[in-house]
Amino acid sequence: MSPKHQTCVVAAAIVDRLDRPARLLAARRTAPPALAGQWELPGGKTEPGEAPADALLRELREELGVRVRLGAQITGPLDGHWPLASALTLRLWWAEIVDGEPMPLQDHDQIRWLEAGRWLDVAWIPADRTAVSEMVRRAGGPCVHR
Ligand SMILES: Nc1nc2c([nH]c(=O)n2[C@H]2C[C@H](O)[C@@H](COP(=O)(O)OP(=O)(O)OP(=O)(O)O)O2)c(=O)[nH]1
Repeated sequence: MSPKHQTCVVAAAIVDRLDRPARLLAARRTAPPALAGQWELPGGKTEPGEAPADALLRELREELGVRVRLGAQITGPLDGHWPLASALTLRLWWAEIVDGEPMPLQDHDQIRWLEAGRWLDVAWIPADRTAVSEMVRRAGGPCVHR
């Protein structure tokens, strides 16, 4: 692996509409045991030489069977990234599905659309709960758009 390559975790806040998000897609992990049963924003790790946005499009195709359009990045406190429990960090983008119906094909056993005002209603992985709380706060309160 080139010394320049750094694995990064990329994930998407998939919403019904980028211009007026109301519903947010959460996915329940099946592995590893420490994270199984907890909910996350779908995504995965970049591969060597792969651009982060390309990795995210690939992961969403593989895991959920959808093609998405990426919106703005949702910046976190570490140079724009969000801290994870591991040594890795997470980069997060808004996204909207442009093709396909999301299904838990790989790595997840359930997906759920969270309605406006209920984005914190699942047992998120702690790092994701922090990010989703901040998304709600930036959107101006618990309701987002109804
Ligand atoms: N995909 C994703 N991973 C997250 C989130 N929050 C969080 O802590 N993680 C952690 C869980 C995993 O330890 C790591 C991502 O690994 P992954 O298992 O999804 O990656 P991957 O699909 O590329 O699979 P692999 O190469 O590890 O087999 O980051 C999140 O919102 N989305």
